Amino acid sequence: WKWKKNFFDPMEKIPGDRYYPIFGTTYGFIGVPRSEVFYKIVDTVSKYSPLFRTWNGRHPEINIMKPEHLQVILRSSVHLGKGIFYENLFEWLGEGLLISKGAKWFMQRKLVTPAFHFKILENFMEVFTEKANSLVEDLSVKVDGNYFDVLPMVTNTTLEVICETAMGLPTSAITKNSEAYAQAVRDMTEMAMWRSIRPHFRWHPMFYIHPQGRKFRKILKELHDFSSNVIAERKKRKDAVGNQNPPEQKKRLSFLDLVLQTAEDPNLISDKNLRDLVDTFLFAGFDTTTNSTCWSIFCMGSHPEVQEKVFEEVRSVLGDKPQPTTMEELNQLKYMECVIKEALRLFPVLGVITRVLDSDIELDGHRIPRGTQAILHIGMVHRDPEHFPEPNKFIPERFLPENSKTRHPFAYIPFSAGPRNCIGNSLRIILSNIALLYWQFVLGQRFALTEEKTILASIINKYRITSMLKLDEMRLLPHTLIRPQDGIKIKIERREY
Ligand code: HEM
Repeated sequence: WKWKKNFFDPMEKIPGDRYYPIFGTTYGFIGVPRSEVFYKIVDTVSKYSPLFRTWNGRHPEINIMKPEHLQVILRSSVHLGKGIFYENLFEWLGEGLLISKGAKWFMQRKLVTPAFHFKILENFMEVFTEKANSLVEDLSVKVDGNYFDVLPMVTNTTLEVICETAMGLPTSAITKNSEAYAQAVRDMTEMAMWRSIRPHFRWHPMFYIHPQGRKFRKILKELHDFSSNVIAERKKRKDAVGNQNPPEQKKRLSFLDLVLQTAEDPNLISDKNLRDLVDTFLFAGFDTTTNSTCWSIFCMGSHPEVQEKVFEEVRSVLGDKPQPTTMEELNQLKYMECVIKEALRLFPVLGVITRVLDSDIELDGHRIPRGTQAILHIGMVHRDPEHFPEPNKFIPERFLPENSKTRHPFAYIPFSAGPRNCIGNSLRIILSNIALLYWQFVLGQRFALTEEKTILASIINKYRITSMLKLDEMRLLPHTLIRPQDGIKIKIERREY
C-alpha cells in the first residue's frame, strides 16, 4: 500500500509501457537477441521522448533526455547516489570512486583530484608519446593489408598508459595478462547490462546458480587478481627504493602513489578500499579512452575529407616531427579536438548514466518521488536536432567556438557534468553554467584528451585510414559502455610525403 501511494500512483501519471509484477516494464526485453537490445532501448526512447517512466521490477525509473531536465539532476549536490545498474558492478568496483556515495565518495574525490592536476599531466606526456609510438610501429605490419579490428591494439596501448601513469608501473609488469584483463572487463560490463534488464536476477542466490552467475564469479576473480597484482607490484617497487619513486617515475607522482601514502594509515583506507579504487581507475581510465579513440578513428576513416583536414593540421603543427611531444603542440590541434568531441557526441562511450533521487523533484509538472532512479540518456540528448541539426551526421565544425557558444551547456555532456562528473573537473563546476563550460572544455578530462590527441596525431601523421563501414552501417551494443558490435574494422596505407 505504501509503495503504491509513494511510487506507483505518482509514477503511473507519467507516460511509459505497462507495468507488470516482477518484471515491471523489462518484459519488453524478453526474447530480444543481444544484438537488438540497443535498438529496443532506442525504440522505447523515441516512442515516449522526452520524459517517460519505466519499472525495473518494482523500482521506478524516470527517463530523461532534455538538457533542462538533466541540468536539474546533475547540478544538484544531493542526487549523487548511483542507481540499480551500478549495483551490478558493486562486487567488482566496490566502494571505489565511481559507485561510492556520501562521505566515502567525497574523501576519495578529494584524495585523487591532485593526481589529475594539469601540471602532473604534463609529466605524463612522455608516456603518452612512447606508447603512441609503439602503437604506430605495431600498426606497420597491417599496412596495405586487409581490413582488421584496431580495437584490441588501441586497448593494449591505453591499458599500458593507465598502468604506467595512474599506477606507476612499467609495461613489463603488466603485459602478461593485459589481453585477458581487457576481455574480462568487456565480459563484466556486458554481464552488468544483461542483469540490469532482468530484475529477477537482482537476488544474488538466483543469479549465482544461473550459468551467467557462475561465469560472473570467474570473471570477477580474474579482474581482482589483476588489480591485486598491480598493487603488489607497485608496493614491491616502492619498497625496493624506500620512499623515493623508482627511477622511471622520478618526476611523476601517480594516483596510486597518492593513495598508497594515505593507505599507510589503515584508518583512512583499508586494503579492500584500495583495491576498489584501483579497479575503478583501471576500468574508468582505459576502457573509456580506448572506445573514444577508436570512435574517432572510425569517424575519420569513414570521412576522408575530415581526415585530410586533421592531417593538414597535424603537419602544420608538427612540421617534420613524427608525433607530438609537448602540451603546446597538442593545444594547437584545434580541429582534431572538434573531431574527438563530435565522435563523442555520436558515440558518447557512456550513453546512459543513472542517479538515485534523494528528494522529490518536479519535471514538466510531474512529481517524481524520492528514491526513483533517474536514467539520464546522454546519447539521446546528443542527437537532439534542436541542439544539433542533422544529428546523425558527423560534422566536427559544430564544435568550433563560433558554432557552439550559444548551445545549452547540458546538451553535450559526454563526461557528465556537475559534482559527480568525470574526474579531472573541479567541484567548482556547480557554481554557474559559465564556469561549467570553462571547466568542461578547458580543464576537464585533460587526461583523456591529451592521451587521445597524442595517439591520433601519431597515427594520422603516418597512415591514411579507411573504415570498412559507413557511419549509418555501424551497429552498437549497450555494454555499460556503448561498444561496436563487430569491433572497429579499418585498413591503412602509409602516407608518402
Ligand atoms: C573519453 C574518455 C572518458 C569519458 C567519455 C568519461 C566519461 C565519464 C562519465 C560520463 C562519468 C560519469 C559516470 C556516472 O555518473 O556514472 C565519468 C566518471 C568518472 N570517470 Fe571518466 N571518462 C573518461 C575518461 C576517464 C579517465 C581517463 C579517467 C581516469 C584516469 C576517468 C575516471 C573517472 C572516474 C573516477 C569517475 C567517477 C567520478 C565520480 O563519481 O566522482 N575517466 N567518466
